[in-house]
Amino acid sequence: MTIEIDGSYGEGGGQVLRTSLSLAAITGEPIRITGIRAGRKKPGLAAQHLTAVRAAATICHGQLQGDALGSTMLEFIPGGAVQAGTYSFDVTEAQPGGSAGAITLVLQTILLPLALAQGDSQITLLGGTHVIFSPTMTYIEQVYLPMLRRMGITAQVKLGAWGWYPRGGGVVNLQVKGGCQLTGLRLLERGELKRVRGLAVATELPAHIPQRMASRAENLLRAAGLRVYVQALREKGVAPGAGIFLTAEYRNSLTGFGGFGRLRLSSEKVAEIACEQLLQFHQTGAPVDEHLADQLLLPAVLASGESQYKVAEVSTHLTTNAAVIERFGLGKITVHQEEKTVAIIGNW
Ligand SMILES: Nc1ncnc2c1ncn2[C@@H]1O[C@H](COP(=O)(O)OP(=O)(O)OP(=O)(O)O)[C@@H](O)[C@H]1O
Repeated sequence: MTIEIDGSYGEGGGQVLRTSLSLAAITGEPIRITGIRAGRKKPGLAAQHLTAVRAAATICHGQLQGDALGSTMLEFIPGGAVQAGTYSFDVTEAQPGGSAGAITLVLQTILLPLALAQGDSQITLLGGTHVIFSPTMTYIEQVYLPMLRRMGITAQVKLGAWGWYPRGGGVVNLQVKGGCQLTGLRLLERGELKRVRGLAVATELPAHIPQRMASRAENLLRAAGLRVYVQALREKGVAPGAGIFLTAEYRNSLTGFGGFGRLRLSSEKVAEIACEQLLQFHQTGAPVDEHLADQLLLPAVLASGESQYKVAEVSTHLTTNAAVIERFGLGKITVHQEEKTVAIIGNW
């Protein structure tokens, strides 16, 4: 029986779609989503979403209806078990002329289906690698994948080229080990901060930009008593772009924040934006940042054993994702708003 998903629910953003795609591919259940991204200024499928749709269908030989840019309705009938293999997905195929659609979000859509499939996979992803309002590839590499490794997922990413808004042009190679056995995660205490490591990067821009971002971030974080080292990097790229990406390593957990360069924003200000977010998180004492909080739900519900974690903030992304996952009847997710904890018991 087709599972009906209301894309306008809660956040009403792309995540409702991506979570539904992953779970349909994993369970083999057909889905029908209406009101896709109804909560956004420009509703319907954008390049990143359409690429995720096609990627999910490709790995399980699924059938699609409504897979077009701007579409607010999608039907997806998985064609059988997910097939490990060699794949390539490019957001510019969804949007001719180029797009900085976040390939990290395409990656998150297919990662679990491929990790649970039999056999290993190699995937090339082309598009935006460091795009605001989505996990950056640095976050995927230094935060998301290491946290998932603790739950039994083995995957690596290699950044081949940086892809910024608006041109994209980034390249990432992803390797996923199949046949994983997922185990639950218990993360209520983060432990002391070991260090903050950062990457200040610019493509096709002068070397003083990453250097200024790096030294501003180091000064600010050291003044706050944190142990920090930021590497300044100048890289080649298809277009100019700059940003700083900070990863905080606590004894029991990881988190990451970024700042993006843009015209008329000083390098120092970009660094300050990233540092402010990190210091704000540091003060909460929580082990799991607001973003990882919603991203951990999917592996947790598919794991054997209970998961429980404490989050810095209960976002609507978290509660929306919990509701979407529960539509598939895969387990029970309880979000305690006051204690800021999440408990997940899967039955898959
Ligand atoms: N700075 C960040 N670091 C890590 N993850 C992030 C960050 N910003 C956003 N995310 C994650 O990116 C995802 C964004 O989901 P969202 O539903 O907003 O969809 P979208 O497809 O990006 O686009 P739209 O919001 O336009 O529909 C969420 O999982 C969120 O936690």
